[in-house]
Amino acid sequence: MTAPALTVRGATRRFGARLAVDGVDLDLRGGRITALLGASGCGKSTLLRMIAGLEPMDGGSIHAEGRLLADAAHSTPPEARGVGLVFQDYALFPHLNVAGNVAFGLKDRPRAERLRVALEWLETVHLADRADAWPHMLSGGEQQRVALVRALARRPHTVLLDEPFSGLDRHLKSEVRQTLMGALRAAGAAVLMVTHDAEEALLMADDLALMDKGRILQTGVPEEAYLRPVSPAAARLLGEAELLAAEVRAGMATTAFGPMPAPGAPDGPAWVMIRPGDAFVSTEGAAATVVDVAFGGPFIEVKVHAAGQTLRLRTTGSPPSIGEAIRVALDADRVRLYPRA
Ligand SMILES: Nc1ncnc2c1ncn2[C@@H]1O[C@H](COP(=O)(O)OP(=O)(O)OP(=O)(O)O)[C@@H](O)[C@H]1O
Repeated sequence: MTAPALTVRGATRRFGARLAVDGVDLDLRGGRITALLGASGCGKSTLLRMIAGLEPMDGGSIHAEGRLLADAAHSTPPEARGVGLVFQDYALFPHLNVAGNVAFGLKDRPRAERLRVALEWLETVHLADRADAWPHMLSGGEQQRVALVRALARRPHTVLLDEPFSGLDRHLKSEVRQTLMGALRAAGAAVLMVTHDAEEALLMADDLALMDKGRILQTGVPEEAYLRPVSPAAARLLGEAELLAAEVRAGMATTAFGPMPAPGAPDGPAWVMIRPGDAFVSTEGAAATVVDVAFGGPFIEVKVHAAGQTLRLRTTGSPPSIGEAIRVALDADRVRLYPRA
């Protein structure tokens, strides 16, 4: 793998007694999109702002391309970091037209060249024909695309995106996402995208960093993080996850919904983490009672009860009735086991 374009080591930021960012390590690589995923208030924006140079560091360091950008004693000004930042609200200059916005960061070049380069960048996001428009004449998705190429035109080694799609409706989101990803990959910069949307992170990212209470819980490719979360907290960040109490003995975990293999797990209390698709109705399964049924569009969500525990599972076809006795099995290849204190 290529050397990181930007490295964060031990990044720490305190607000009074509160540790908003608590010893974070992160590597960002050129041409790869890293999604920083975490719940509201976990410290994502503060970390992003530290990398951008908008927030001081209380501890740790940030290096890019072999040079120190910041530590507790030193801070390179934001404009000298080679880091581009795209805000949630696009923040286009209202007094400049679209081409002027993109050309803004190219001040060191002759005027004609600035315009030519701006048009080339606008082409990459299919907006060259709107070069003369004013920002207020554009849709949210178009403004977001202009904001991105304005950042990319300066050829940053790293681009930071703060919730880039949160202002867009669902239909626009996937369209803008495709265009933006194409432009980002073509630019070859390292990208860090902050989001609290698990689906967006899974769909867009080459690498994921899961953040909780100021710390990075796990980094890795999306599939690995989704299928093998390091903890229940990491599992929950990536989608619905239920915990069932279990007892492990001699490599078998016993749950209210039947036994499952637990090779190598120590004897004692454990949690079994189950995603909605990992439990299913099966004639071979454990006896359970249906306590709730909900229509979910492509699936039916069924809540079942057994030995004092409840579990949600998904099924298709005709829905069972409340009170009905059914049998439920767990997909042993997909469920995960964690120690229970
Ligand atoms: N300038 C500040 N002064 C005091 N506390 C702050 C400041 N900025 C952030 N915090 C606190 O630090 C913590 C982390 O905030 P941050 O904005 O980084 O979280 P976040 O994960 O980006 O949340 P969101 O997704 O809601 O934007 C929060 O508890 C927040 O209240």
